[in-house]
Amino acid sequence: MKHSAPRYFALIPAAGIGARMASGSPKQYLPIGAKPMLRHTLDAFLSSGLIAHTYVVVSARDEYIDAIVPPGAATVLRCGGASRMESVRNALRALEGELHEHDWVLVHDAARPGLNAALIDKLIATVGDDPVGGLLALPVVDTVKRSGANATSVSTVARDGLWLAQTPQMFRYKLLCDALAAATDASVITDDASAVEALGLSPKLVEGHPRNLKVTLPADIRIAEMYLAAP
Ligand SMILES: Nc1ccn([C@@H]2O[C@H](COP(=O)(O)OP(=O)(O)OP(=O)(O)O)[C@@H](O)[C@H]2O)c(=O)n1
Ligand SMILES: C[C@](O)(CO)[C@H](O)COP(=O)(O)O
Repeated sequence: MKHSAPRYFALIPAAGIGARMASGSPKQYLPIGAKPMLRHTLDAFLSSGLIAHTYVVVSARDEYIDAIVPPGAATVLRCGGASRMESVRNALRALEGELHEHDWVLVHDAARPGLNAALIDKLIATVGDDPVGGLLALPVVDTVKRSGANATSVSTVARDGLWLAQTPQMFRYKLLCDALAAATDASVITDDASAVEALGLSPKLVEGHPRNLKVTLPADIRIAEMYLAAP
């Protein structure tokens, strides 16, 4: 049976409040160099020749997004939820009928503006037609401690086989819908891959890059600026 060419769609959860950033506006709209953080993230997908279309999930009351997304560059879904998991799940439901079950969905944090077309293309090429999917991640290079009371180190966690998950995390539309539909606890399902793992499946780990850090704390802004200033 002739298989049609795979289609790849980006889904950017951008409905958070950035509490840990403690800034006056949601962190995804803070400037990183000359552009707002979310615009850097969006531009990464627009610069990849492999992405058919990009969707951005924001809260229903978002008052910033319309000034960020150029007309026609992406589709804004005003269905953000109380957690990242719910925002992604709401968006997937909103796309029912628009995406086919075998379409690939690359879910990527708005808060990771250092993504570039090379990393997107590497993830897509490495995952290929894997029956599950995959995600960018970084192998742990530091010694990992388990803390006890009063910020003391009570043990060292063996780091071999430990990776720090990044995004995009890419799965076929139906699998991702089914995984998130089965997910119950947003405090446990903090990324899309964990919902897929809960089905007993093992997504591919594809080495990402430190430039693809999640901008979470105030000090992360400068780091992101340094990566985004370099060609
Ligand atoms: N209800 C939520 C919470 C988070 N996100 C998005 O998920 C990504 C990763 O989440 P995180 O870095 O935790 O962002 P915030 O939740 O905004 O940060 P904080 O936890 O500090 O409030 C971000 O792009 C964020 O906008 C979302 O779409 N909907
Ligand atoms: C999805 C993620 O970026 C993978 O590391 C991470 O789980 C997001 O966590 P957050 O607490 O929503 O920032």
